[in-house]
Amino acid sequence: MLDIKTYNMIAPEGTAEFPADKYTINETDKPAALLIRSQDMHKTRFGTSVLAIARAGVGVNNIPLVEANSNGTVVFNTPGSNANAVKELIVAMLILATRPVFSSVQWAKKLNGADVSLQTEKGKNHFAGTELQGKTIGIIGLGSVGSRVARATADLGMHVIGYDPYISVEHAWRLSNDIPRAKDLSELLQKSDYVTIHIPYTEGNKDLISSKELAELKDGAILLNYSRWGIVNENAVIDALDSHKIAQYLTDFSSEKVIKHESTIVTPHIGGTTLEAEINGAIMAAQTLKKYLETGNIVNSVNFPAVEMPFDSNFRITLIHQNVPNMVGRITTILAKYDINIDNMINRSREQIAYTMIDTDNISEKTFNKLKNELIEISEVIRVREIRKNK
Ligand SMILES: NC(=O)C1=CN([C@@H]2O[C@H](COP(=O)(O)OP(=O)(O)OC[C@H]3O[C@@H](n4cnc5c(N)ncnc54)[C@H](O)[C@@H]3O)[C@@H](O)[C@H]2O)C=CC1
Ligand SMILES: O=C(O)C(=O)COP(=O)(O)O
Repeated sequence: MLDIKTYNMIAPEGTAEFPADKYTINETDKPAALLIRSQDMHKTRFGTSVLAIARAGVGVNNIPLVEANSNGTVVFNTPGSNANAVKELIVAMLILATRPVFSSVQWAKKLNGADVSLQTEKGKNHFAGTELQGKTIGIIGLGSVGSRVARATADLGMHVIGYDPYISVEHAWRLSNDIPRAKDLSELLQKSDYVTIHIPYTEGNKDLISSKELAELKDGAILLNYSRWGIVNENAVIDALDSHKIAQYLTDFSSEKVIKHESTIVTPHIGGTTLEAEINGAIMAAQTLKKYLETGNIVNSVNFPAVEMPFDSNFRITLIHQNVPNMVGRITTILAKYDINIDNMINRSREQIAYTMIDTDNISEKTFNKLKNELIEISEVIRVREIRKNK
């Protein structure tokens, strides 16, 4: 039995992917894997029993990847699972930034009497808004969310300009040829009435939008951050609002200062919080974990290489090791000592980490344990695992 520990609200459709004859959920203190959302794993220790962590969602800045690597823990996310949910919220927030929906509703709620309809007709002049059509929106990051926001806002009649120097081939294909790309961030900032950010939080993206970048925006521009706290420098954005350099800041990431400011609209990190996105993410994360636990194959990992090999033999040995020369030679030399005949083998690497899978015929538990002890003695080997077919 393998135990899966969950954190946060994981849709039951996800945990239902783990059959009860092979898995338990939240039953031991030595789980084989974790299924999480935004749980801060920098503060939540995970032990060496944890073979994998699946993040139902996209951002993985809540997971210590260096520690995961040295522990031999594969970290997965679920690309695109909640992108439509974020896109729809962005459309809503753009409209809320432009039309006085909240204030007009609050005003109308207070009306009394038989002539409320007359009162609304008289009062509506106080609630004139502006339109999105014809305005320019700059989209920083053209991945799963950004590319969808580009399409949706172009459909609203906005002029769209994008910036993503690291765009993947897959996302570039999804993006319409009509969407012009800024040559650099400055060009995007200078041309946009609205700027929306859809990039991961990384060391390199910390404070990407700070005083210098805010100064480049058009006067009265509107900034949206549905990516992460820390990508926009909070003090700089408050200064830009106070000086009326920018008109509004809309964000999913709060602090008291930001919430209390009169020119902000703060949502409580609900970008990916729809029934559909939660189910998508939980199922995708669970399926990815199951695949890894049952076959060793790796898809959608953020710290390990993608590795897939059909599991046609009876026994599979997986090794996580440092990416240094001659590891395969050293590993196969030890296997040869045990007279193990290799049916199939794959070795892939990503930065400092490498992963090797070796398929062979059944090996007894006793022989495998001896073999494992010898393999783990190679100082660069981090983890050795056995997978028996259909177990
Ligand atoms: N508010 C919420 O609930 C949610 C927030 N997010 C946040 O949004 C981020 C983006 O999500 P996805 O689009 O699904 O991820 P994605 O990985 O599909 O796309 C991110 C894009 O950002 C680009 N990028 C990275 N650094 C950049 C930079 N400095 N300038 C311009 N482009 C840059 C990458 O090349 C990539 O194309 C996530 O990492 C997460 O932090 C995602 C989903 C829900
Ligand atoms: O997918 C992401 O990056 C998100 O920010 C969504 O976070 P959540 O799963 O709603 O806690």
